Amino acid sequence: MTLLSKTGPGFAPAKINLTLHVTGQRGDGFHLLDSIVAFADVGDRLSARPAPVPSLRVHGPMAAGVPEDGRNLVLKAAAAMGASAAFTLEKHLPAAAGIGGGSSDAAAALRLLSAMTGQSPPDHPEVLGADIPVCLMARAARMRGIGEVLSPLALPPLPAVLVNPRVEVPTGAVFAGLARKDNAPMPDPLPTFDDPRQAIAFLATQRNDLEPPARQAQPVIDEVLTALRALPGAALARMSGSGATCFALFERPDDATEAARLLAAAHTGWWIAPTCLS
Ligand SMILES: C[C@](O)(CO)[C@H](O)COP(=O)(O)OP(=O)(O)OC[C@H]1O[C@@H](n2ccc(N)nc2=O)[C@H](O)[C@@H]1O
Ligand SMILES: Nc1ncnc2c1ncn2[C@@H]1O[C@H](COP(=O)(O)OP(=O)(O)OP(=O)(O)O)[C@@H](O)[C@H]1O
Repeated sequence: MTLLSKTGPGFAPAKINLTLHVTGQRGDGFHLLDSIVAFADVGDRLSARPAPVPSLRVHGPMAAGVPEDGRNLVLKAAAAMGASAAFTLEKHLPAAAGIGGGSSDAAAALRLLSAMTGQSPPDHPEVLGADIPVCLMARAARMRGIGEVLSPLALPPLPAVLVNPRVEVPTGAVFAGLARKDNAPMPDPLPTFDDPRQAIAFLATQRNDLEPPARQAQPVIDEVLTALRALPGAALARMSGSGATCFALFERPDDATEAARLLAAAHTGWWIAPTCLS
């Protein structure tokens, strides 16, 4: 299990798609989305110090396989700002996991460089990655367009357990496996939620359209969803983003903590994090 406190511009929280409706496709192949996005209190930590040449060192429990060269979104973000720094990334989130690990790291790099240089972040961060605009905002939002159209959303804090079965799922391949690309959007405006129970009741009527193609590519996602749904107090279980990370929502934080403990004892190979989404 992993637990971090949520503070500072270098904190790169996990992004969770509580809903993810695919409503169309642009001429360039990118898909139009309608998604409720929330952020966890688990995440990576990025630090930066001024340096004449950009560099990156990656360490931490999920560092294995994460590139330290120009392929890393942190260095791509620095190049997009035309700024330089020596970065250190403490990696806690699994990669290619549907929780925007790389995107959240890139957003943290933009925030840190902005504070360091006084420059604003780029006007179109979605060019670097569709999840980067919402990760730059790092608070609950309704996300539309390909990820660049954002409206802040008031969500009650939602106790949750995140689970990744440690299989990587490439985002592009999951979009390519969609049977339909013109699915219904969410209602507009969205309802307001006074407490977790109301929010969960609404979310249960919505969808993640990427779940069927991701489950087909990685059947272990079915196993994760079944295990989450069997946990005491779990009110809703669903996949985030293009997978394979899934989440269960609870009405009480203590239930999420206990559920994570039970699950970690039964599935030692899975990445499991109790958290609160907001
Ligand atoms: C699935 C989500 O995580 C939901 O929040 C995002 O839409 C994906 O965001 P991301 O990982 O930052 O995605 P990008 O790195 O920009 O794109 C990876 C690939 O996913 C596909 N892609 C991504 C976003 C989008 N709106 N439509 C797409 O079709 C494209 O094939 C693209 O080549
Ligand atoms: N800072 C980074 N952390 C992890 N992976 C990175 C990073 N920068 C680049 N990558 C590369 O990006 C790939 C996708 O990782 P990432 O964690 O961004 O995906 P994801 O969680 O599925 O994102 P999303 O939820 O936006 O679809 C990895 O396989 C890795 O090679």
